[in-house]
Amino acid sequence: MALLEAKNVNVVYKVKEKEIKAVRNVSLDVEVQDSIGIVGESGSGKSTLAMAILQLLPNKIAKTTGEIVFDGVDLLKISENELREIRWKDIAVVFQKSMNSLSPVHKIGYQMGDIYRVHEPNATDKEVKERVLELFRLVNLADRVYDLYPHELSGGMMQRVSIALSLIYYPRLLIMDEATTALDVVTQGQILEEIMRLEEKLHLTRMMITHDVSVVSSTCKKVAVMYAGCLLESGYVSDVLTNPKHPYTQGLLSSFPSLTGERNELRGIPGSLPDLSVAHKGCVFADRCKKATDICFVKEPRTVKFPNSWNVSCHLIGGEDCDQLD
Ligand SMILES: Nc1ncnc2c1ncn2[C@@H]1O[C@H](COP(=O)(O)OP(=O)(O)OP(=O)(O)O)[C@@H](O)[C@H]1O
Repeated sequence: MALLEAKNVNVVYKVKEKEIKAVRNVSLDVEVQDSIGIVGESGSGKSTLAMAILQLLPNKIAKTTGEIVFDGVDLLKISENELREIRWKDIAVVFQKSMNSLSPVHKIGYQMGDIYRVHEPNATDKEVKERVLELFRLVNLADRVYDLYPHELSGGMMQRVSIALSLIYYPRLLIMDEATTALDVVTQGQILEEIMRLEEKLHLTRMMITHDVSVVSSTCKKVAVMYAGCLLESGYVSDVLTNPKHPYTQGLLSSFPSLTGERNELRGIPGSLPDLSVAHKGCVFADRCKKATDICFVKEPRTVKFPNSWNVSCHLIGGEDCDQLD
């Protein structure tokens, strides 16, 4: 059984008179100990999907429908109290600037201890400190960080503290939303390597939200490609990023330096994301797709399933009316 199953998830933001369809009909399975990268350009709905999984979107501005089943429980059907039990303990998240939520006037160790006590109210001071230091070691932080204030940390140390905090209850699913994007490549590489080691040790399942395909290719087993709120292609990194089937994935990959070291010309994808508040017909990518044919503008593509959990939503791939693209 999958640890997380998203079925036909839709998220609509209500802004003034407009309805922005930020996530559209997304279905995705995440198995235990998977590491899955959610990639796509800015505004494609990656963070919204993560926030929907965590049920952190305020009801007033966003409506989520479909099913988000975590360990057999549909997160859209349970109470806020039940969700609070699951968040952090079972599903934790690290954002790009998670540290901003810490108080600037208290030392790191003290604040982490406080957070640990939320679910472990009976822990002694000694146990709490031991747990915090154990987490520091897991993410390669020196013990002295315990007595530092947030402003005394470098960017890399801050993100390590954020990751340590997210792991405080040893969650089963860790969502990293651009968690290392702002760091220099060396620090980013070190932290990602540590995360991969932790995964083995703690049997973590990781969902990694990023616009950086190379991060996914080097740290994830699976990948899901989003565009304008839709999931266009998903499967194993070794399939999807080596031999992409969807024209959007192909375009995304040719906008990045080669993952295998060959020197290829970099090409962007001309055009921009469609207006998500306007109803569209056909495939969301059709307007920018060099290979689009008539059907792409009038009919929404269905998801075509290939062996090895490889799913592609494109009329041109094994679709009813067209030939294979590749
Ligand atoms: N609070 C909000 N209110 C209204 N619209 C929003 C809100 N948050 C996001 N959106 C819209 O939803 C769409 C998806 O945004 P989202 O942040 O999920 O994309 P993303 O792929 O994570 O982008 P980025 O990489 O830039 O964070 C965008 O059109 C965005 O403008």
